[in-house]
Amino acid sequence: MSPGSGAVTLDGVINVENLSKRYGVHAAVSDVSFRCEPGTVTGFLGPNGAGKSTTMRMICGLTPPSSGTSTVVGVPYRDLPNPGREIGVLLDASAQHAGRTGREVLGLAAQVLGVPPVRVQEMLEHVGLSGAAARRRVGDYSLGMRQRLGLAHALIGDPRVLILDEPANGLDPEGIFWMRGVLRDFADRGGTVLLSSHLLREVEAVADRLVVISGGKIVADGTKDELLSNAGILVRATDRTALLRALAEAGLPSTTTTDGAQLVEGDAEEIGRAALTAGVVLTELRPAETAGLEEMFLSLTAGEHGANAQEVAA
Ligand SMILES: Nc1ncnc2c1ncn2[C@@H]1O[C@H](COP(=O)(O)OP(=O)(O)OP(=O)(O)O)[C@@H](O)[C@H]1O
Repeated sequence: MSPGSGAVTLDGVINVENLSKRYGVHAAVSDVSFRCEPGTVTGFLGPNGAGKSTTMRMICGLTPPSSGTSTVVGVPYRDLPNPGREIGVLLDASAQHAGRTGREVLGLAAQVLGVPPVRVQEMLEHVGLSGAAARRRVGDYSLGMRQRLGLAHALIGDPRVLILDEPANGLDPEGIFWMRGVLRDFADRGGTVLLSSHLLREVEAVADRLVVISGGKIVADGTKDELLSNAGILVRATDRTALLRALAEAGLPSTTTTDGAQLVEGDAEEIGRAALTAGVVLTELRPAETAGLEEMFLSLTAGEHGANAQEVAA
């Protein structure tokens, strides 16, 4: 039974162990390990070229790894007799046959997977493509409509696990909000979701757990709360120069955020005392939260992908 059937199962784990992929001398993915549990949404975050798609393609048996293993629902993807009934995959929304209508694409998938034809109309309605949209050729769809169709295609087999590569690409803000709701609901009914994005804001509202990849390597992995607890304290003062001096004198390391606040390693009381001692007037003193996550991603994904890393937090 799957989330779509209303019952909760606990065996929909995605397990990735030491996956690596080399293209010639180029290491696209290096020693990547993580685990996704039923009932959770895992956001797989990283700038363009970080290795997200390659990792997901390896999990789905489309790219052979140079080393390492991955299993979904306990077995390698390629060993599943009818994978679409266990795992819904959306890796490339443009991969659907451009000459077929949305309804035909789903009709064919229903036949291949052996699910009742009634699922086609259900899925079209679920993703907002019923009516005239279902009769249009996929070649005439916008990218957002293709993503919706791709999600319907991933869901039609009533799977326990969803693996989605950049599913929000091409969706408008309302579409992104809608997709979050679909994924949250899927996970809340016991499903496992792994979705990638290069934009923190796209996934942070829906993900329970974040796995951050940069330059082919995992640079952070934890729940949002775990990652936030390392995110520091955000501080502003009327006199920034005096604040910097006070922090330095108190031995509290800090960095300047993109909007001019100081992100400080230390607790709020220590920082408040340092400011009081130096006679600095604070205008803000709070856990960094989202701002801290953004700064953390920027610093974690900087370096060889520095230019692209800016996009992660955009
Ligand atoms: N078939 C291939 N042959 C050679 N290099 C490849 C191949 N596929 C991917 N790469 C390289 O591997 C690295 C990781 O690419 P990948 O597509 O996995 O990144 P990504 O995080 O999904 O980024 P994007 O969001 O831009 O797709 C990149 O440097 C890319 O150029």
